[in-house]
Amino acid sequence: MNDGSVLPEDVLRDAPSYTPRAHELADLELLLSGAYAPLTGFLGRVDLTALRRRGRLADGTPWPVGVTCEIPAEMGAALNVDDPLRRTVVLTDPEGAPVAAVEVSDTWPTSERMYAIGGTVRRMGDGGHGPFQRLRRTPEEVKALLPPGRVLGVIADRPLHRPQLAQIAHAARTLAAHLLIIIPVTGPGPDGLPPEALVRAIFAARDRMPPATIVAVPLMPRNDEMRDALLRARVATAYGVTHVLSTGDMLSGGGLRVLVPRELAYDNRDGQWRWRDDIPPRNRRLAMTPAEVEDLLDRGFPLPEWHTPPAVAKELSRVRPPRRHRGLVVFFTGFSGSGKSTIARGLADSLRESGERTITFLDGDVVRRELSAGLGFSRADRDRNVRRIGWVAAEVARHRGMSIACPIAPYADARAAVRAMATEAGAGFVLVHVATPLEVCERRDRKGLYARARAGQLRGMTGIDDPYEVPADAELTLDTTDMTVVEAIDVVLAYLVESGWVEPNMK
Ligand SMILES: Nc1ncnc2c1ncn2[C@@H]1O[C@H](COP(=O)(O)OS(=O)(=O)O)[C@@H](OP(=O)(O)O)[C@H]1O
Ligand SMILES: Nc1ncnc2c1ncn2[C@@H]1O[C@H](COP(=O)(O)OP(=O)(O)O)[C@@H](O)[C@H]1O
Repeated sequence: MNDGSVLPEDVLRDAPSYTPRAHELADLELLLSGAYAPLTGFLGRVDLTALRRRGRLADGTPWPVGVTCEIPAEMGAALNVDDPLRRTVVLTDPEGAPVAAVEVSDTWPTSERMYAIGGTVRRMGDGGHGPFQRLRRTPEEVKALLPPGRVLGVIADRPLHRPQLAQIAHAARTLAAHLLIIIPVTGPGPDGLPPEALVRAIFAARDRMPPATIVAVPLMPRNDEMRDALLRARVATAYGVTHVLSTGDMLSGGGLRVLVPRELAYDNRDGQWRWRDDIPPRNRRLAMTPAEVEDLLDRGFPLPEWHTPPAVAKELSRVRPPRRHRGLVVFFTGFSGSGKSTIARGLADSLRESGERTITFLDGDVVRRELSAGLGFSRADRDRNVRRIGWVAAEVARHRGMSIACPIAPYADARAAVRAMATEAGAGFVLVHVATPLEVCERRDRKGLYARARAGQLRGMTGIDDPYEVPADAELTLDTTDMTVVEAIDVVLAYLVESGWVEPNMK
C-alpha cells in the first residue's frame, strides 16, 4: 500500500469509476492512511471466510471486521482480475473527485445489483478536503509528533464535560502518559452532533486537559458493540496509543491496555470531582447523562457550570440551539385526499402569521411542476420525488428555517432517507401521518382520481393498486374523518408547541 508505485495513466483513464457509500469511503480513508494496518486494501473472499470462521485473516492476523466495498453489478462483471488493464476501479468522493484506485484481485456478486471487490488501494488526488482536514493526520504523522513513553488514547465521540475531563486528567497523571484525543468524524456522533461541531466542542475543552495531540479519524460505527470496540482498539494502536481510557465500550487488543475509570461525582463542598463513594450523598451531584444534557439544550436552559466548562457549553448551545430556534422539517404523509395539503397549508399560514419562523411550504403541485418535472408515479420516480423534497427541506432547515412538505411518500425507506437528511443537517424532523382511511379519501375524491382508478382508467393509484407502507415511526398520527380542518391544524400546532418546536404564544 502507498508504496509509491503508480498505475499507468491510460489504465486509470480507462478504468470505471464509482462513488461508494459513506461507510465504504470512511474505510477507504483508513486503509489509505495506514490506520487499518496491516490491511492494504478491501478484503477478498478468502480473508472474509477466514474472518467469519476464526476472527482472523487468512494469514492468521487477528482482525475484527469485514472491510469490503461494493460496486454496481455491471461494473463488477466487466472486470477481469487476470488482466492488468481491466482490473482497476477508481473510487471517487461524492463530488466525483478520485480518491483511490483499487487493483481488484477478487470480485463476486453480493446481490442482484451489486458486486463486492477486494484488492489493494492506492491514493489518487490530493488527499481530500473538508472542515478540519488538517486534523486528519496519518498514524505515521501522529507517531512522529508523540513524545516517547506511554500514550493515553481517548476516543472522543462525545463532547467532554467536567467529569470526563477529570477522568482524563487523573488517568494521564497516574500513567505519566501523553494524551492523544481521537475524534471520530464520519457522520453525526451518538449525540447527533455534526463532526465539525464535535471537533469544536473538544477544542473548547482543551485548556481543561493535559497537553494533548488531537487527531480526527473517519471511524464509522458498525452498530456491533464488540466489533466496533475491537476496531477502535486496532486503530488506536496504529496511532501509537499504549493505554486507552474507556469512555464507553472499549476492548483491549493487540497489546493495548484499557483503563476503566471510576465513576466521578461533583463534590459541592469544594467543587472537585472525585470518586462518587468518597462523597457524602447530600454533597454529591452525579454527572449528567447525554440525554439530560440534550434536554437542557433543547429547552434552552444553560448547561450548569459545575458540569460543563462555559466554552464547551457555548459551542453546544450554538450547534444545538433550543428547539424553537432550530431548523425543522414537518413532513406529512398519507393517501391522496387524506388532508395533507389542507392541513400543511393551514399550518404554514398560521406560523407565518406569528412571524416567529421563516416557512418554506413545499406544495405538492409546485414540487411536481418545478423540482420533479417529468417524474411519474413508479416506485423509482416517487422515491426520487420524495428525496428531492427531503433534500430541499433539509437545506432550508440547515439554516434554521422550517419547511413543511406533504407528498404521499408511500415508501418507508424514502421517508427514512428524508429523516436522515434533516438530522444530518442538524434539524428536527416531525413525521405527521394523516391516517384518514382510504374509504373516506375515496369518498372525498377531489380530483376524481379514485373513480378513474376504480374504472381501470388510471394505473398505480396509491391505495387502490399501488402500495402505501404505513409509518411505524410517525411523531403524530391523525385521522381527519371526524375532524374539522381547523381542529386538524390545531392538533399539529399543539404537538409542535408541546415538543418545544414552536413558541407557546404562537398557537
Ligand atoms: N398514480 C397515482 N398515485 C397517487 N397519486 C397520483 C397518481 N397519479 C396522479 N396522482 C396525483 O399526484 C399527487 C401525488 O403526488 P405526490 O408527489 O404527493 O406523490 S409521491 O409522494 O411521489 O408518491 C396526488 O395528489 P394529492 O391528492 O394532493 O395527494 C394525486 O392527485
Ligand atoms: N379535518 C380535515 N383536515 C383536512 N382536510 C379535510 C378535513 N376534513 C375534510 N377535509 C377535506 O379533505 C380534502 C383533503 O384534500 P387535500 O388536503 O388535497 O388532501 P391531500 O393533500 O392529502 O391529497 C379537502 O377537500 C379538505 O377540505
